[in-house]
Amino acid sequence: MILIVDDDIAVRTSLTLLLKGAGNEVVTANNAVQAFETIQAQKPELVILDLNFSIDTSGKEGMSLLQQIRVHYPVLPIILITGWASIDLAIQGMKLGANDFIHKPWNNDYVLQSVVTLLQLNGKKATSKSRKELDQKYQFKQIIGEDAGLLNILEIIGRVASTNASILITGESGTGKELIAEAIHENSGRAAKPFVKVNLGGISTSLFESEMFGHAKGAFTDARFDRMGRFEMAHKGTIFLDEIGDLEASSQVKLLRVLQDRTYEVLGSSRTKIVDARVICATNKNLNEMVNLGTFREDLLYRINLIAIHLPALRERSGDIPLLVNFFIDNLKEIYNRPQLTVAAPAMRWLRQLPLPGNIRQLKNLVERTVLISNKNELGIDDFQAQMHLSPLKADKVKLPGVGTMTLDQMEEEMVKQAMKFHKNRITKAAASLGITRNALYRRLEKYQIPFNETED
Ligand SMILES: Nc1ncnc2c1ncn2[C@@H]1O[C@H](COP(=O)(O)OP(=O)(O)OP(=O)(O)O)[C@@H](O)[C@H]1O
Repeated sequence: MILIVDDDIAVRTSLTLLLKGAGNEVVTANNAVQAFETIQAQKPELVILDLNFSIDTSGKEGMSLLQQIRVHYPVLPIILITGWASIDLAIQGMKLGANDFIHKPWNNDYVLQSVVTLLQLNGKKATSKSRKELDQKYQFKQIIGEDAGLLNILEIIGRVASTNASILITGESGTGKELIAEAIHENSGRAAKPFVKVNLGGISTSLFESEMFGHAKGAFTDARFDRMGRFEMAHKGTIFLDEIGDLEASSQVKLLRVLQDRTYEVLGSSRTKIVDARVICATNKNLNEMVNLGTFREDLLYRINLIAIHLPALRERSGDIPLLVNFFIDNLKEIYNRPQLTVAAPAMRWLRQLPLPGNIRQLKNLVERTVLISNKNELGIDDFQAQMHLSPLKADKVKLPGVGTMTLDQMEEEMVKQAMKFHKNRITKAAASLGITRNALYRRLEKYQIPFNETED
C-alpha cells in the first residue's frame, strides 16, 4: 500500500489513478497529522510526500513530517514531490533521509519506476543468499567471488535489474564496476538491446552535446554528416556513463537536464527525442566529497544514485583471490592449450596477501603475464614475483607527491612504513609486497630506524 500526502486534490487524484493503474493499493492524506496517523494505523510500504503540501510554500511542514517519519520509521521509503523552483528543498529532503524526489510536472514512467524500485529494495529483506542460490536465479557467470559483501551486491543488483532505476557504482579502479554494469543490463528486460559505454572522462565540454545527443548535418562547421548520439544508440537498452566524476561543470548541467526531463534535442535540429535508456554511472572518485568541494552537482548526484553500490577493494575480500586466480587460469588453459596449468599452494598463499592496489585488473594482468612468460605447468612464487616487479601498477593509477615535495629516500621510508603497518609488522609479507628480499627490508628498517619485532616473520 502506498500513501500519498498532498493537500492538492488534483495531485492526489492523478497519482492515485497512476499507481492504482499499475496494481498498487493507495491511501491518501491531505495534512501532516492525518498522514502520520495513516502511517501508524495502516503501515503503508511507501510514502509519496509533497514538500509544499500546505498553503505555506516554504516546505517547512513537509520537511518536519519527513523528519518525524524518519525518526519512527527509519526504513520506510519516501519519495518527495517538489516544484522545479524548489529543487534545493528536495536536496535538503534527501539529506534528511528521503529516498528519491520527483518534480512537478512529473513524468509518469519515472514515478512508477521509482516506486517499483523502492518497493523491490525494501520489500524483500536481504536474505543473504548463497552464491549457488544467486546463480540459480540470475546470470552472473563472469563475476567470480563468494565474499559476503560481493554476494550482497549481487543480490541487490539481481533484484533491481528489472527496474529502470538509475544506479551509481563506485569503487577503486579495477574492482569490476563495468562488469557489474554489464551484469545489470544482462539481467534486465533490456538485455537484447544495446549496452552503450561512454567514457565521460574522455569527452571534452565542447564535444559533449554532439557526442551524447548527436548532430544534424550542418549543425556546425565540421558537421558534414548526421551523427547519432550515444543516448540514441542506447535506445531501449542501457547507457553506461563511466568516469562520471570527471565530467566538467557545464556538461553536468546538460546531463542533469536530460536525466530530469528524459528528453533532449539533436544539435542543429529541432527534433526532440525521448530518452529510453537505463542509466548506470560509475566512478572511482568520492562524489560526496566532490559535492562538498563544489566540483560535482548535488542535484545530479541524487539523480544518478537512486541505487548506490560500492564495490570493495580486492584487499578487503582477499578470500576471493584464489577463486579469481583459478578462474583466470582456467580461461588461459584453454586459450594457450596448456591443460596442465596450475598454481602451487604456496604461490596461491603469496598471491592472497598482495595488497594489489590495481585490484582485479592488476591480478588478472599478473596471472596472464606469468602464464605467458613461464613455461612451467605449476606456477610458483618466483614466477609471479618476477612479473610483479616488471609492472606492478600503471604509473597513472598511482598518485605520486608533487616534484620537489619529497626526496626518494623519504618516499622509500614512507613506503616501508606503510607496508609494515599494512602487514602488521610481518617481515616476509611486507618484503614481498615491496618486491624486495627480507634482508633488503631489514637493511631499510635499520637505515630509517623503523622499529620492528625480530621474532615476527
Ligand atoms: N568479480 C570478477 N570476476 C572476474 N573478473 C573480474 C571481476 N571483477 C573484475 N574482473 C575483471 O577485472 C578487470 C577490470 O574490471 P572492470 O573494468 O569492470 O573494472 P572497473 O572498476 O570498471 O575499472 P576502472 O575504474 O579502471 O574502469 C576486467 O578484465 C574484468 O573482467
